[in-house]
Amino acid sequence: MDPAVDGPRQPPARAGSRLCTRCGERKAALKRPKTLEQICRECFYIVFEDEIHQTIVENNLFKPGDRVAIGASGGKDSTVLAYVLSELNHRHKYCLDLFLLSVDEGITGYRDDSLETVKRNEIQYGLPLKIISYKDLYGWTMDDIVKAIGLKNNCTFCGVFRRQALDRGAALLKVDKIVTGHNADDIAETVLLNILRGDIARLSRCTFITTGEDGPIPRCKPFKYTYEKEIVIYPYYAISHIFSCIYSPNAYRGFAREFIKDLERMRPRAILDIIKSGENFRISTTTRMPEQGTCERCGYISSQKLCKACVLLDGLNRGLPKLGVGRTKGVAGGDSDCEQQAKRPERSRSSLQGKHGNIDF
Ligand SMILES: Nc1ncnc2c1ncn2[C@@H]1O[C@H](COP(=O)(O)OP(=O)(O)OP(=O)(O)O)[C@@H](O)[C@H]1O
Repeated sequence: MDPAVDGPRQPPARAGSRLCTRCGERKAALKRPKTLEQICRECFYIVFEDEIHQTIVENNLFKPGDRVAIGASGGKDSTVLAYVLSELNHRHKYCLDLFLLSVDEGITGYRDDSLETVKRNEIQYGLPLKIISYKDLYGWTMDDIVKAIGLKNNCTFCGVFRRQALDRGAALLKVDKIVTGHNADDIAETVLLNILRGDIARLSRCTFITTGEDGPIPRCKPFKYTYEKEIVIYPYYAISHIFSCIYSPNAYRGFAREFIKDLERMRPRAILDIIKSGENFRISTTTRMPEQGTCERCGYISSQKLCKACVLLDGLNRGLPKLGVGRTKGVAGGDSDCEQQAKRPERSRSSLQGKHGNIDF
């Protein structure tokens, strides 16, 4: 990776002067967040990449010849994913055709900057890039939408539109799969949120490593078991700037995230435990689940006559932007508010802005 991108970052937590517990030869350079092992940098890279390779192999995420679009936001997760996946593809001969797929939501001062990172990655990693914009797809940028609806509910639009935009971009690229940079922390947060909301439909699928096999294009999460803290350490010398969306507020998801971070501090395994709990939930057979159909207007998957994106778009075009915002029972992608997207309020002021994110595939 190119060491000279974007500016300084915090160094990873230092280990003492002990030897690496893996190789027993080099000095330990860091304490691995997931296991608290004291290891050297070389062993950290090896174990980090090997675990992702194991996840890919054990879950049969790909087959030789697959065309795979990497959802590339320019943020740390998807940037590391693009790099690691292209490395593993060469090293282990997955025989994948990889592409970068970016959605330009039209957020001045955020996405325009992060897309510059993706454009650099296109060159650095030699992966073809496709950018698809809300403006072209829907006639609205997020800047326009925020002007119409304000900050409070804008994440609902962004999450619903992005999900569909990724599918549409993937269809243009004729790929077999989309991969995203959702990590173990994201998944644990989503398990908790779905419990807190009583959203059984989402709870039952939010821990799946591959989703949407009944939809247009399956999506998978190779970082399902990868800790965010390790994703941050991994490219220490390579990817330096973390982009934060200027529109996403400090909402409900942020509290789930803080809670998980507190648990992780006391017991690093907590993240994996929450994911495991989510995986082991069994939905009662008497619980009514939404039935999947297609939108009458655009043909996209929907459990209602019109998909959520069409309902939201209708509201915007009719000058009634609040139409369709809020929880609509059974509506596909019907997030009740910004929480599903607004993430990562940290304690420091600089990171109080959350980020986009919709893990509901
Ligand atoms: N604008 C976008 N274009 C393409 N893919 C996206 C976009 N936004 C998000 N994604 C995909 O969804 C994943 C989760 O997005 P989220 O907004 O939660 O950010 P994140 O967890 O901080 O990830 P990242 O650091 O990659 O932005 C990303 O890793 C990426 O794969």
